[in-house]
Amino acid sequence: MNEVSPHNAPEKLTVELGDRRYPIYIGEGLLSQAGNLIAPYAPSKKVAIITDENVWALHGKTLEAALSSYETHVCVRPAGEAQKSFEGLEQVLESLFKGGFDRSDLLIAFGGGVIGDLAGFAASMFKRGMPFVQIPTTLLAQVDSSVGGKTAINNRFGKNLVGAFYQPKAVIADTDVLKTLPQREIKAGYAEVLKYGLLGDRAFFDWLDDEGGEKLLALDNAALLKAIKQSCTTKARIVAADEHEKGQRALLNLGHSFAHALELDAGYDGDLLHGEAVSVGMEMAFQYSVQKGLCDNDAAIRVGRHLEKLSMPSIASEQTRLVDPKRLTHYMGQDKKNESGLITLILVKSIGGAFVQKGVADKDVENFLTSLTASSDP
Ligand SMILES: NC(=O)c1ccc[n+]([C@@H]2O[C@H](COP(=O)([O-])OP(=O)(O)OC[C@H]3O[C@@H](n4cnc5c(N)ncnc54)[C@H](O)[C@@H]3O)[C@@H](O)[C@H]2O)c1
Ligand SMILES: O=C(O)C(=O)C[C@@H](O)[C@H](O)[C@H](O)COP(=O)(O)O
Ligand SMILES: [Zn+2]
Repeated sequence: MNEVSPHNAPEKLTVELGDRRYPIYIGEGLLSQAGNLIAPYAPSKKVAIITDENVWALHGKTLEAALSSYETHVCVRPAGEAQKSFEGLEQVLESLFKGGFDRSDLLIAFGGGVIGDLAGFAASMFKRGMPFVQIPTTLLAQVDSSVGGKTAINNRFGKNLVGAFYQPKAVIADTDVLKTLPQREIKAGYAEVLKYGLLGDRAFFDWLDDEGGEKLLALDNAALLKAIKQSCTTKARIVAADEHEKGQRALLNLGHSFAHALELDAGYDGDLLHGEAVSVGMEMAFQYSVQKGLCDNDAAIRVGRHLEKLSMPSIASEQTRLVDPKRLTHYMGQDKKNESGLITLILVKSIGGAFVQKGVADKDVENFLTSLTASSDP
């Protein structure tokens, strides 16, 4: 049995959800301690690991060794957003039936946000629900998707439109596994880190803009730990206060109404990653707020400069995706936050000052998107 060694003791945060409260463990070398960390949630000692081909090839052996005292069944899916589909879901459920699982067994989602959302959704519906643990392996998943219990697949109407709120029993974030991430994926994850600064934490943004952003993109250990802890602390607080997004949880959607429309438009084939779309979407939220007189232009300029300095996707770099404002606006009409046929947007008063704006007319959004296109220049 692997012991949790004292010099390697993980940081522990808690998502305070009463009798469904759960820990988030963050630290180096945690994958090899997974056997001990999941033990309270796997009394039957039978575990289903849902993962993707890249993660399994790079880190599967470490997890298998850590779980040597368990009976493990592995379901390896192709990598990529296309797995968040009815077909991907059916394949995961099939693997659970074939493995003879029941509700006393544990499912482990071992991968990025795609695997977390897909496997979490499968766990929520398998025999009406089996327990699951998140072992996130991307920066995006460690700072955001593994926490909070949003699980979903996409369909032709849009992102995450079929899903459930279903909380994991624990989250185990091993920062060592991030060392194998391609730079493009690190940047995609960085967008969600930046989101926490922009939505409610000016000091965190200042740190990111000053030195934290560059250090994170270089996977500096101390910066990584700080950013994951800070992001998860904010997310855990918001989720504990508003698990089902009746109010303040919607702030975690900053930039996402625009982002999800861009993703649907691009197709879920890897052309535009979720985090890349969020990067552009957050800049749009700032610019929209400026156009409506809600936010000072200096704030939007500062956000734009930050994205440019780190070579992050931006309105300027993604101009070719903005050529059809009417279609993008139509896609935004399906967003889950909308009410009574009107769009809900997360807007900003300042850096760190996001708020929920309901009742936005389609035409306002379309006019705004039109104003961003190169063809609207005088
Ligand atoms: N549920 C939520 O709250 C929430 C929050 C944010 C995003 N999301 C969802 O998360 C998804 C995006 O997640 P993602 O960015 O992690 O993408 P992903 O899961 O597709 O992973 C990105 C890529 O990195 C590879 N990979 C994963 N871990 C690796 C590692 N350690 N080393 C090398 N390669 C590795 C994967 O195989 C994949 O090719 C989107 O579907 C988005 O909608 C959900
Ligand atoms: O956890 C949340 O709440 C979020 O909004 C986090 C987002 O980063 C994430 O992309 C989420 O999946 C989007 O939620 P959705 O409800 O707009 O599908
Ligand atoms: Zn997101």
